[in-house]
Amino acid sequence: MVELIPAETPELEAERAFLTEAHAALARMYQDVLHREIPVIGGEDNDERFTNESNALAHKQRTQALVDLPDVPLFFGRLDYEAGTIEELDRIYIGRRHVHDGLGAPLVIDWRAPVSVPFYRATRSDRQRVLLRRRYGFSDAAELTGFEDEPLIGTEAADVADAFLRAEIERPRTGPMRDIVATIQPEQDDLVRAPLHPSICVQGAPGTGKTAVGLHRVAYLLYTERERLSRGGVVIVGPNRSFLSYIRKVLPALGEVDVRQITIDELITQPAAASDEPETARVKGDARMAHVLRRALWSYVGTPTAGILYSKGSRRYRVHDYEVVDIVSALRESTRYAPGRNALAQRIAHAVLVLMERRGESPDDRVQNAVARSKPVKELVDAVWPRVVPEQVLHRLFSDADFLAQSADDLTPDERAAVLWRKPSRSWKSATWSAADAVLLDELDDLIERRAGSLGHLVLDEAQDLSAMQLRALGRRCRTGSATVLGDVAQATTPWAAGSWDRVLDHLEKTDAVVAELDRGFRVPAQIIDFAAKLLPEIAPTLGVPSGVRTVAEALTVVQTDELSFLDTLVAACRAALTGEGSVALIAADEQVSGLRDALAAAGLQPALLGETEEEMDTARLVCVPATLAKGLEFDAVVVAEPARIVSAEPRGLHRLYVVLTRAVTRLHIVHATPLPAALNQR
Ligand SMILES: Nc1ncnc2c1ncn2[C@@H]1O[C@H](COP(=O)(O)OP(=O)(O)OP(=O)(O)O)[C@@H](O)[C@H]1O
Repeated sequence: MVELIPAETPELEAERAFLTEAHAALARMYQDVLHREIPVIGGEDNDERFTNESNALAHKQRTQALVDLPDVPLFFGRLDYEAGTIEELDRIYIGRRHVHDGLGAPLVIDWRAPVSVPFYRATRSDRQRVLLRRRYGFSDAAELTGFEDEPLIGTEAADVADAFLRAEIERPRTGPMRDIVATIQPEQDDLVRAPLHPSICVQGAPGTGKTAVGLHRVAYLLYTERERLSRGGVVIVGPNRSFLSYIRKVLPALGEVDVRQITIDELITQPAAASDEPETARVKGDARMAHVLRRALWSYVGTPTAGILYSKGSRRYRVHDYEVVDIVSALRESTRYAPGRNALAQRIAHAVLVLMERRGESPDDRVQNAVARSKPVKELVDAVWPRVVPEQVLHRLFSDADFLAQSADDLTPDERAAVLWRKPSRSWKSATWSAADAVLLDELDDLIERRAGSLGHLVLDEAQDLSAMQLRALGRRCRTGSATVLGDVAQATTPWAAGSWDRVLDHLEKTDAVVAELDRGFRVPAQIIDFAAKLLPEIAPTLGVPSGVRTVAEALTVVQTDELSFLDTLVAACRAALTGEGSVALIAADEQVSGLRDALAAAGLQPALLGETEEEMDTARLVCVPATLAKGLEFDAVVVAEPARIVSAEPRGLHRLYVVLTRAVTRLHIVHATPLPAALNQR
């Protein structure tokens, strides 16, 4: 731990007094906003109602953002600048939000403001006019307990930054993820403060801070681009509810209370009723399905074999079949499906109008609309270009082998067999859809009618797991917005994973994205990273080996036991882990985990099972985690049961094991009766 200036020096007292003053000022700001009248404009038309609602919402958000959270310190650092660097301020306190004294003078400056940047960037060789950097220590109840100074001039070099970072990482975990705003590292800061456009994509080994970077970047972008982003909004997409629950408090602690955090299934689909075999889901998620769907949909458009005869009074106007053929083929090239139907009716009507004009009539637009809506035109359009809904097309594709074969010539026969339903429902109306189907329906929906993609910014965490079709669906939702794509290809556990960042960005239609790499592992001690990295030659041979920034004494223990004493050894490992501070997880193959939870409970350990409710990680000290839910989470100590069973449970089991082995902040204890996977035995 860093040795902070001990309590009760006059200087610490002065800092405490300043903190009290800042709290009082924030309380005044809150009261001011709370009691500020919200302007209401009279009238009940849509515009007026919309303006009133927006004003009320903005007021609510502003008030919420000023709530003084009891466990979040108001500032965490201080910069002493050379005199005259910033107008009338030689010293600034840096915190999670701006606090002023009511008369215009800042007391605490938001970490996102440009003047705060040197807190993260200034070094002795590039001081940026900073004389001294001060970092504060707080108790869990946000009481100021001490501070540490880092002078940037003079001969006395104090390398306190690393010690401070280490102390922050090793502060025992209780409850959900916390922010890292006091210790963001320069390579992370680069990404956090990268402009809104172009998109960025971060490949990073476990525990390099990708999730933290993504969340802080959202807070930063909302600070610098609030107006632009307020229109389309910001969405964070995470792999599952447990993960989202784990990260849910970071943005509110940074003063941002209005960001949607959601799983991909919630964003794109309704809850899925059916499930797919891994191979079926892989094929359904493959990029080639986009082509299959396009062909299937457009095969509904037929070749006209007859023209129309339009009658008005005693007159007849004939549009020949070959003219309709030309119109249809021109439209096929240039529109989406649904507007194409309307355009076909209008173009045929236009051809009738031309005939009318040739006969000396002078029809106007109303006549054209009437012709487009007339019975012969409607009948022809319905026959040649029928109305379809996504479910109808997909139902036919998965239940009619000939139709599938016609549409899917670039899938292999085995792949086609994998997606064909064995027992199709009678009609598309009674079909039950899987999560992968829902993504295909989404694509079809967009092929039929362009869907607006208005999101301002999209953060995709664990993006290595998304299928091509999911990425396309996400990309559509932020066609003009930008994205922060975060992930680690070595942690790709889904059979449908897109494979490389180039491909991910291509499917997302963000090929302009800047790809960056984070390789300093903050979470996992070096000994554990080195052990887990033995899997890399098999699971991600092109990736470099990450480096851990810390070593921790006795970080890794591997115990082999026999079947008989397996449970006792496991219970003993959990019991030992619980003697340390902070959170403890037992991670095991999904099928094994609830049995192990019962064994731990029988031994009196009071474990919770992750996934039963959303808040196990907030309250229980010992959580049993199914291997498939471990992604993105971390615990002070982790006990892993039977790695070989985790590997054999799924096609990409080695990738899953890599995820599981990299969850511990201080200690990893492996207990196994079955031999370890061969790769882990390599020297
Ligand atoms: N600059 C930092 N200061 C303090 N703690 C940090 C810093 N960077 C990362 N950490 C800590 O390291 C841990 C890992 O961070 P995070 O979960 O963001 O990593 P990740 O790259 O998303 O990992 P994974 O790929 O395993 O999901 C977190 O506890 C985070 O708070």
